Amino acid sequence: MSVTDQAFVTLATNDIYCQGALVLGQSLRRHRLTRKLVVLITPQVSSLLRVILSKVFDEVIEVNLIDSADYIHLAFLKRPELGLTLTKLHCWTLTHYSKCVFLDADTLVLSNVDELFDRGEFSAAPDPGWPDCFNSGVFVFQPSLHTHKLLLQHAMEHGSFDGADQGLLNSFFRNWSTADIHKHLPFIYNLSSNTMYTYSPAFKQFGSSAKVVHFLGSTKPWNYKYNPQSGSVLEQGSASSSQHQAVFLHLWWTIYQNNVLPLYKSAQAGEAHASPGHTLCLSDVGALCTDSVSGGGEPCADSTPSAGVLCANSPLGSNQPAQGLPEPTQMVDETLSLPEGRRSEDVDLAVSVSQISIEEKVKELSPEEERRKWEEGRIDYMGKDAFARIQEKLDRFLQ
Ligand SMILES: O=c1ccn([C@@H]2O[C@H](COP(=O)(O)OP(=O)(O)O[C@H]3O[C@H](CO)[C@@H](O)[C@H](O)[C@H]3O)[C@@H](O)[C@H]2O)c(=O)[nH]1
Ligand SMILES: [Mn+2]
Repeated sequence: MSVTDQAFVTLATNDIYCQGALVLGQSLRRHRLTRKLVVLITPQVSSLLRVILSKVFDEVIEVNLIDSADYIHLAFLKRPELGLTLTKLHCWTLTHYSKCVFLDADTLVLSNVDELFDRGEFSAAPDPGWPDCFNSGVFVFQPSLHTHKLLLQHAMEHGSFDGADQGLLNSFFRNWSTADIHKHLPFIYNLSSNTMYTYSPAFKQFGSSAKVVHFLGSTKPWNYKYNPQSGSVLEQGSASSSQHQAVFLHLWWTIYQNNVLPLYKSAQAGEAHASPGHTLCLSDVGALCTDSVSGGGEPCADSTPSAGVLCANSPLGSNQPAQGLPEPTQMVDETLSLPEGRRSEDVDLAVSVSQISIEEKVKELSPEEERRKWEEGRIDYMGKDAFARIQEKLDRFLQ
């Protein structure tokens, strides 16, 4: 049964978070999707990512705070730190849906969660850090311009006690923890992947019924690297994962490899026929390597990974080729990387036999590009265009 006036909604304000949104969207599609899929984006999202998102999501909706109604504009100018927060609140403007479930772009759905639509506004699961507050990574809401306006007014008048949407939503829906137990979603609908170990017997007892995992916190799945051959997630810098978290990270990366990477390939090849949810099959790295080695188009002479590829599969931390196999000389990383033309615009997506990594590109804009961004209203309030930075520049100039 398909319900067209209800939707799962997520948000991605840049190409990096788009990677999370894509994995989330594909994870929802894996479990008998009966609702629409919507992603809210902001102007920063590149055109390539928009094309790719449109293959997974039924609707890719750009929200632009600056162009919105006056009351948003005002709130935004007075309280630039509320920028991202206000973006999430845009989900209340999706009034062509009667009810929606919002999911952060860093969540992953493990099974069908249609029963969430039986709940009313405002339903959410407790925050693991302060269970009298809800976590705003998964919530059920009812789009309404009236509610949206009240939320923005609330933001303007009271700000947010954590400077972000979770604080704001908790003070707006402040009787959540006491008024109606039906609005308390069970923790399995928003299982924080990195904090559950504080009560490990509970995780042992209930963890297997988890339905939505949330990679809450500063280290996201896309901050790790992945070895597609061994299926291991490589730790990055100080990031380390425990055993349970590793299972979810592995799942995230498997979906990324099998259901997201192929979309890049087809988008780059201009294969516009892919309908939402349709994924082209490029799940084996062998195909990736063949394609880039041959320049594309040529079928793989041997679709099973060559000895060289198998060598690249050696366990992490070991650079030794596997016993009895030749040195992986012909299979060095650069031959297997996605060709230049297959790179996303604002993310550095490096795909090789032994490693997939997603990194943010640090782009230096030319002064003309900077000016155009300003004129288009794409102002980096939190970063280099923040008032404090501008003040610094003025001070330097005046000295
Ligand atoms: O640069 C960004 C940052 C965030 N988001 C979106 O906003 C969500 C929330 O940000 P996230 O980095 O996931 O925050 P959390 O680590 O989950 O931290 C908590 O705190 C946030 C701020 O209150 C809440 O939004 C989260 O739901 C809550 O779990 C993301 O999932 C995205 O959908 C972007 O699109 N771009
Ligand atoms: Mn989150």
